[in-house]
Amino acid sequence: MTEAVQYINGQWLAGEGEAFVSLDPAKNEEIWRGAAAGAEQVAEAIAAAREASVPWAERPVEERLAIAKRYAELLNEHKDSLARVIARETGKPQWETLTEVAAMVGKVGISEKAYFERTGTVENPIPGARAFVRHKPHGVVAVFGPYNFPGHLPNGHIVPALIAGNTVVFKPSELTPMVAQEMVRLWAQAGLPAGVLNLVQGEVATGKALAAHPGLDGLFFTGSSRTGNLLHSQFSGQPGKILALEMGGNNPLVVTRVEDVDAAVHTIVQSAFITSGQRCTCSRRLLLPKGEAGDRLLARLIEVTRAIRVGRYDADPQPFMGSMISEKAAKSMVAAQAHLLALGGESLLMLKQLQAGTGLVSPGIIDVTAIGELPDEEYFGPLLQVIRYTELPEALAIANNTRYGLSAGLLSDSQEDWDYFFRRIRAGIVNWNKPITGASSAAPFGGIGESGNHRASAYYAADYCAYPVASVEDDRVTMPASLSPGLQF
Ligand SMILES: NC(=O)C1=CN([C@@H]2O[C@H](COP(=O)(O)OP(=O)(O)OC[C@H]3O[C@@H](n4cnc5c(N)ncnc54)[C@H](O)[C@@H]3O)[C@@H](O)[C@H]2O)C=CC1
Ligand SMILES: O=C(O)CCC(=O)N[C@@H](CCC(=O)O)C(=O)O
Repeated sequence: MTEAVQYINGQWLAGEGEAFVSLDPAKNEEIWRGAAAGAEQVAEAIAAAREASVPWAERPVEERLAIAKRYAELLNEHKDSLARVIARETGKPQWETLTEVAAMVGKVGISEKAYFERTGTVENPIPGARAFVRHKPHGVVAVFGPYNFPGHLPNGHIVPALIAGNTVVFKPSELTPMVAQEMVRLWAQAGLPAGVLNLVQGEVATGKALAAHPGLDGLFFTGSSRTGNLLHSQFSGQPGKILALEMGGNNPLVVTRVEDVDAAVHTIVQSAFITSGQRCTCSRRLLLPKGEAGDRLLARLIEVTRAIRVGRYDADPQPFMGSMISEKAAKSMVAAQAHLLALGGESLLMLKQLQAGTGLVSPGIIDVTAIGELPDEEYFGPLLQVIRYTELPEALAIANNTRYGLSAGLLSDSQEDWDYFFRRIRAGIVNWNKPITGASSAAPFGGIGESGNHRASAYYAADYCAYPVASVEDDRVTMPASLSPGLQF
């Protein structure tokens, strides 16, 4: 195994750990093969990041920004090829992966603005001195990425971390190593000095070696609540290290009174089935009023969902839903549906694996109103659970009955309902008559409960990439106008 898939101290190196492969989940083909970074290589990456840390932090921010902007230009120049790599490795349709690359490009300008606005320098005049608030980078940080946005989401940590002057060791999802490699190649091409960004590829063992290394000053994670919780336990008792966790959700979408049924159905479909349901913001639970209006909307939702085109990422015409990340993920959704049916759910549209060996599945809708103890689980795929309710307060109680709190939405023509909903709902992203997916990078992005640890990302990522330093300064040391009692000069 000689493939140079690790990037440590400016060198592409072969891994020294276990071999692993990446599959095209829509075609069931191996598209990448490499060996994981061993624990020693992880340590070398951290040592390289440490070595590069002070020179990088001491460069003027304008120089760091110039490299980030060159990286954004390169992303733009390579947008078609990068979008194709993301599509091949994740199964997401190409129309969608092009939007992922566009978000990666946009991240640089947004992070520049956030850096100066949220962590810039402020001078406050005070009598006989000057008071400053400035910000400094933490040092060496690890970035962990998920598979569903293998470019955009780690990029959302890496870009602000580097602009703020941190150095980074990046551990991508083992399901998307090729995307990570392409990203890091573009950073290197943009002129990033050796050691500033290091890539350690591998499965869980590599992640564990990185997260457990005492040389880290911080860890920025986007992924499942299960892993995030493990990291949280692992970091307990280490208050000096910054930990930013972006995790899953069991996101509710509540419908009250809507005139335009098709518009509501479109918003539900965009919320529940985009990216084959593999967004942390996707709606998992749809709360519909009992009665004729709810029945009508549900019937139309089933009709439209049944007609959703599912297919390969490169199909022409393009599908709305591509493959899930793997056959394993597809089968886990079939199993989740079977579990909910066994608990008393009623299938309204069966989620089905469409082709053996692939992650291609059709979207499913299941009425779970009759289930007494509905599992509070994030089923990370295109399965929408419908719950019928009578009054809005009941819907709010159901919506908030989750350990998570990432995104939530209301579809309603009533301002009064929205005011009530906004006051009561507990989530970090709360939308009205808009999809609950597709959050803006120009806003904070994070959730409460088990969805995060109050370190919102996107626009607020600047906050966890630097710490504030308060200073009171004068050019010379001088005697005060009056002395404290008991002092004599
Ligand atoms: N809140 C947010 O911003 C987002 C959250 N997600 C969540 O991510 C999940 C899907 O992504 P996955 O890749 O399956 O997440 P995951 O938690 O399985 O993996 C994320 C990363 O952690 C690493 N890892 C796994 N176990 C580890 C361990 N014990 N120690 C150290 N590292 C470990 C993986 O190798 C990978 O690099 C969903 O639950 C989704 O809701 C996804 C996107 C956005
Ligand atoms: O991080 C940002 O720049 C904004 C957050 C974002 O892009 N969210 C996306 C994807 C998150 C996910 O569900 O995996 C979204 O809200 O659709």
